[in-house]
Order: sequence, then C-alpha cells, then structure tokens
Amino acid sequence: MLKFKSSFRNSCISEGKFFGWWAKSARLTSRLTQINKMGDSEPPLFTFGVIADVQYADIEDGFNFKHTRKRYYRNSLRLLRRANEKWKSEVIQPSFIIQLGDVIDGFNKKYNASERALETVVNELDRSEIGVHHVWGNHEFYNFSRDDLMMSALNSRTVDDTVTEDADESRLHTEESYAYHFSPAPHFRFVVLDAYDLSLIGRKEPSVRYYQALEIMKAHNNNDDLNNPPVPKGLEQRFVKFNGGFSQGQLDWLDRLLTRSDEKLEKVIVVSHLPVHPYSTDPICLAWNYDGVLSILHSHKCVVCFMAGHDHDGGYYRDSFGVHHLTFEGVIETPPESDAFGTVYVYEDRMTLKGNGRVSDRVLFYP
Ligand SMILES: Nc1ccn([C@@H]2O[C@H](COP(=O)(O)OP(=O)(O)OC[C@H](O)CO)[C@@H](O)[C@H]2O)c(=O)n1
Repeated sequence: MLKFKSSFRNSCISEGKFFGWWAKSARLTSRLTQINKMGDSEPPLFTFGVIADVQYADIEDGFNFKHTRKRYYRNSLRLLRRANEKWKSEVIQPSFIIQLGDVIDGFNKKYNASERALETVVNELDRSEIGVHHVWGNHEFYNFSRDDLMMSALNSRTVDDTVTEDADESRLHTEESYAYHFSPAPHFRFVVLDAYDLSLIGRKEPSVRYYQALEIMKAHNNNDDLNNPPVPKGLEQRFVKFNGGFSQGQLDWLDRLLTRSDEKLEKVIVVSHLPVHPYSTDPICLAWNYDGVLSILHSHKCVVCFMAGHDHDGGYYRDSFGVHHLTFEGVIETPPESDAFGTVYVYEDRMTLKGNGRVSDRVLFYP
C-alpha cells in the first residue's frame, strides 16, 4: 500500500486521473477474470478483432438466393457499430481488426449507392481508430472494379508500417493481386490472400487471369447461369461464378513467404474471403483451388490458423496437421437481437477466440 501511495504521489497524477486509472485497472482485472474463465491467466501478447460479411445496404430486409436465410441489410450496420464499440471499449485494445470481406452488399450497385454505402461502413469503422485489414470478397467486385478497389479505403496494404524487412516482398506485385502480409508483433505474421485473383468477377475481360478462370469454369460447370452450381451436392458445387481461386503466382508467393516464416520460427495466420478446408464450410463456398492452398499450408510448420468468411452459417475444423480453420458467421444473416464478431487473444502457445452472439468461444492451441 505504501509503495502504491508513494508511486501515486511521485507520479503527481490528479484525483480525477487517479480514479480514471483505478477504473481502468478494475476493468482490466475484470477482463482478466473473464479471460481466466477461458483458462487464460496471463495477459495476451496482443489481441485483434474479426468480423465477416457485413453486406450493408440501405434497403429493406430480404433473403438469400434460396430463400432459406433472412438478410438484415440495414441492421448489419448496427451490428458493425456494436462490434466496433465493444472493441473500442476493451481495456486491452485490439491491435487491429480483420474485416473478412463483403463489407457492403451487391445490391448497392443496383441502386447506384456503392460509394455511399462504402463511406458509411468505413466511417463506422473509423470511429474506433483501430486499424482495419480489409479482405476482398465477391460483393466488393459486384460494387467496384479491381482498379477502383486498389484506390479505395478497402485497400489496407498501406496500413502496414510494421514490416521493415523484406519490404519488397510485403505484397504481391504481379498482375496486381491483392495479397500482402504484416507482422503485428515479433514472431507473428498475418497473410491476407486474394481469393478472386482467378475469377470471372474479380478479373476483367480481356486479361490472362479472366481467361484462366473461364477455362476452369467451363471444365466444371455447363450451366447457362454460372452462379448455378454444376451439381446439387459435393465438392464440385464450388465451381460457381460467385467463387474464385488463387493464381499460381499468388500460390508461389505464399509458399516463399511461409518458407521465410518457418526459418524465423514465426506463427502465421492466413486470411481470405473463401474458406479452403471442405470440413470448415458448406462446399458451395470453397475456393476453386482450395486443395492447392491446403497443400502449401501443410508443407510449412509456421501455419497455425486459416480464417475466412463467405459461408454465413460459419464453420470450424482442426485439420490433421493441427491447423485451425475458422469460418466466421456472417453479420448479414444475424438477427438484430444477436451479434457476429470475435476478439482473438494471442498467447505464446495458443489463441483464444472470444465470440459474440453467433460466433463461439474457442481455444486454439498451435500445432
Ligand atoms: N444458386 C445461386 C446462388 C447465388 N446466385 C447469385 O449469385 C450472387 C451471389 O450470391 P449471394 O448469395 O448474394 O452471395 P453471398 O456471398 O452473399 O453468399 C455466399 C453463400 O451463398 C453464403 O452461404 C447473387 O447475385 C445471387 O443472386 C445465383 O444466381 N444462384
């Protein structure tokens, strides 16, 4: 107590500031108590927020294509606000937020409201003053061209100022894939992948990657409407226009990057709009060449987790290599009384996901 009083006097903080400090310290204790309930006694190395498929549009509620799930287009902004307010109020401030793609809905294009909707969600996210890493999904491409996205607030490649080494390799240059990596803390690296690098919506005709995508689709899907899956069940369903894949250039870049992370004994978290493990999602949401990505992930010791969105029902699977595949529940199909976001607490030996609403709590030990 004496020590406390002495340091209190020496620091010359005012009474108001003292009670501010006391309240913050009490909140920290309470937060650590909450963390303790999940078996975590020590403070994390850092934390980050995750949210997927906000799909905001200023339109009445609707349904998904099959009419099996309700979509709450306006309410999704409220849920984004709630997530952001929670992150902002955390005693341990998240170092960054990962937005897993489809932040605004394709319907905005129809109503000529793409820019307005984007400004609305970006302003909302800006309120927390926590940096956001944006992943691009199919709905980004319904609203904007790749060139527009590169110039937009959704290009978060420049957010990273922590990569001081290998600066030239911090992003993928070839044919402007939107893939990059960053290291928020020593021995941890995040890789943002571009799942529409090969696609009919993320590439313009004429371009090499557009024609490569067309060839893939023609080989698997004979429907007139290529959004219609070629089969009613099984993995082949993934060959639809609203999905896409990773170019060979991007896969080679990923492989090289993970080799360096292995050498540096880093833990790597890879994020993409499309999931890559068949057991972590409805197969209709899988990346076309999910198997190509999986074999690269499995050939590197550093990979601990793969996070994705797109399948609004969410999913989770720990594969035979110990890699955690987390597919986050989509905000757009989350009823107003619930939530869909998470905060991840990163430790030396594990990550702890504290879910909200439809997102479950999980303890993710590293392989
Ligand atoms: N069988 C289908 C499914 C969809 N479409 C059209 O494709 C576009 C994208 O569909 P949408 O459901 O909006 O895509 P999401 O990314 O929101 O969701 C992906 C998964 O379904 C979630 O579980 C849209 O224009 C649909 O109308 C289609 O024609 N045929």
